[in-house]
Amino acid sequence: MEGSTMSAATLPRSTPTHHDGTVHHDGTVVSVRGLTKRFGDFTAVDDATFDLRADRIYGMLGRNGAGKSTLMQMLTGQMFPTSGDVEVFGAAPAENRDVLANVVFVKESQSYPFDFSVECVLENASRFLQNWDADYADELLREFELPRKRRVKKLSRGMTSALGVVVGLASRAPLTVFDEPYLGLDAVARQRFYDHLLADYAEHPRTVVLSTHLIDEVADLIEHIVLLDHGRVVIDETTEDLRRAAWLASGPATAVDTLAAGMRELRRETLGTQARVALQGEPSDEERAAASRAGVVLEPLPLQQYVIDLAAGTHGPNRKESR
Ligand SMILES: Nc1ncnc2c1ncn2[C@@H]1O[C@H](COP(=O)(O)OP(=O)(O)OP(=O)(O)O)[C@@H](O)[C@H]1O
Repeated sequence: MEGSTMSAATLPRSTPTHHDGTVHHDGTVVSVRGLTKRFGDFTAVDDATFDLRADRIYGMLGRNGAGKSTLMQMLTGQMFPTSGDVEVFGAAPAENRDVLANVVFVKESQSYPFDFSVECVLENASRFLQNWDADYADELLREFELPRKRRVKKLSRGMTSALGVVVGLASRAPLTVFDEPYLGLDAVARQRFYDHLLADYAEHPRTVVLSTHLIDEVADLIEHIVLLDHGRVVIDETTEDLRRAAWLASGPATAVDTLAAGMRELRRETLGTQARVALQGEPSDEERAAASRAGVVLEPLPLQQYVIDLAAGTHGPNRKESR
């Protein structure tokens, strides 16, 4: 499975999941309306409104301090909003056992009771999470080379991250939220996590939210992006649409300028008569053809760069409005 080229976009889509027991929904798993969280006079999440649909992998992206963790804590019932509404499977998640039995939230700084062994952590999780798969948890322990009997306090940082990943995956929770739990993992273990996530998601579709700074690393995994900037939702779009929304144009500056005239310029580098410009917007076929004849090379802006340029553009000097 390692090195798999499968991506979320190619996976089969199930119909909205109807789980046994209490959780039923019409395809909208999370509904957030005007959600706001203030700490004193500081607004960490500012009037957020969006939906998360069943059986999709979402990327929750944003710079440090953008409000991702705060938002995810409200989604998973760990924090009360100051104002606005959040519904998970049609109900407020906080202190709602039925909802929370179908939600797993794994974070980077996850702390487990120090005296618990690895297997004790898994046993505990299995008691709270309705769809827990013990066989899959065992398989994942072997895969991530986690010693069952070792106490949590004796685990390395990477092993602690791996334990979070095992809990998150084996829970098969209809709403699975990972708040950068894989930061402690090395590149090989991260790839293992991505591969497992995709393979298991194909067999057991669920709604997954991944928060990460490693955007290009997960770009093929995530189907939809919610981008936060200073607590506000600035992008809520499918990855496919986003890929068509931003371009890097390189070539003779005058020809690049002609193409850029109708688009929003995010960033510019010039060298003599040559320019390389990051642009937001969708050029028409005629504009593309004319640019190409004039020697302009047009390529999609990598997602990570787009997000960086957008965040800089929201607050930086180089802002130009357009279509
Ligand atoms: N309990 C709190 N009291 C006061 N301020 C807080 C509290 N929790 C979060 N904040 C502030 O809210 C803002 C958003 O924090 P949050 O942890 O949600 O950001 P983030 O996007 O997850 O950041 P990172 O990627 O660095 O983890 C930050 O400015 C943070 O300092």
